[in-house]
Amino acid sequence: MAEPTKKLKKPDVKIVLLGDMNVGKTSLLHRYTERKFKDTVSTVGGAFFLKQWGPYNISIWDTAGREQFHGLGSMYCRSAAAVILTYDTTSWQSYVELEERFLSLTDTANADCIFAIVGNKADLTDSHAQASNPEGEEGTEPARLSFSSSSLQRKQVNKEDAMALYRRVLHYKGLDEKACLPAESMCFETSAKTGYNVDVLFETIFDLVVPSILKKRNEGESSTVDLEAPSTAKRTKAGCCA
Ligand SMILES: Nc1nc2c(ncn2[C@@H]2O[C@H](COP(=O)(O)OP(=O)(O)OP(=O)(O)O)[C@@H](O)[C@H]2O)c(=O)[nH]1
Ligand SMILES: [Mg+2]
Repeated sequence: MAEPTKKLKKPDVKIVLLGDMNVGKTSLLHRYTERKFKDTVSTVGGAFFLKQWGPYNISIWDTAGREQFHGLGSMYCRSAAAVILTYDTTSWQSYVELEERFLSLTDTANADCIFAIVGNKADLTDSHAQASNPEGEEGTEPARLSFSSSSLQRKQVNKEDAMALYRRVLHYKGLDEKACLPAESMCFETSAKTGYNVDVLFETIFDLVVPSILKKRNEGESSTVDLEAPSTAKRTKAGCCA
């Protein structure tokens, strides 16, 4: 006999990748979801990936960095629980653009939206990132990466710059730095090419948005219709008033 149809899973929460064209947003998402670095074409509009994280469904939105799609950005950010502001560590301009062009798009995000600042392409500037070999990767063992120090490029944006931007983002949002997640833990340098720090980035954010999901559920705003959701959800973090 046929099993009862399981209803479609609905995202519990939304995470958005923002940043200039060519910084590697799509590549980061590919690396995380497909464990690969593969050719990309510049994103048109936006696309999302649904990630199951424990009993929760998280949508990760990849947006287009190209100026012509700029108008769509605030739509993608609507009700976002986390925004990943991405720059290219070899491009100062991509860092500047985050504040000049992308930050205002986050006005439509949740009031308690979490921000991460991500400097991608660390493999181009950092020998450690070049040699990184994420677990379970096929075809990316260090021997095949065959980089030499001569392939390193000048790093244009340092972690300190990223941390300074993080503080300015909090200021822009009218948030008290002391009450927010610290800059050191919310600024990441990554390489979609080698996988360096990519899992850490996404999974840190997944853990951080769980309270936002639980809060939403407690407020009864929306509940998923996922028939598979186990009853052992991490409710301990919710501080719910059972
Ligand atoms: N060396 C290196 N190259 C990267 C890395 N990430 C992305 N790239 C390259 O950078 C280029 C742009 O990558 P995408 O992922 O398409 O960039 P994007 O931010 O999605 O760009 P838009 O969709 O136009 O906004 C591609 O040629 C990638 O192969 C990385 O970590 N290291
Ligand atoms: Mg893209």
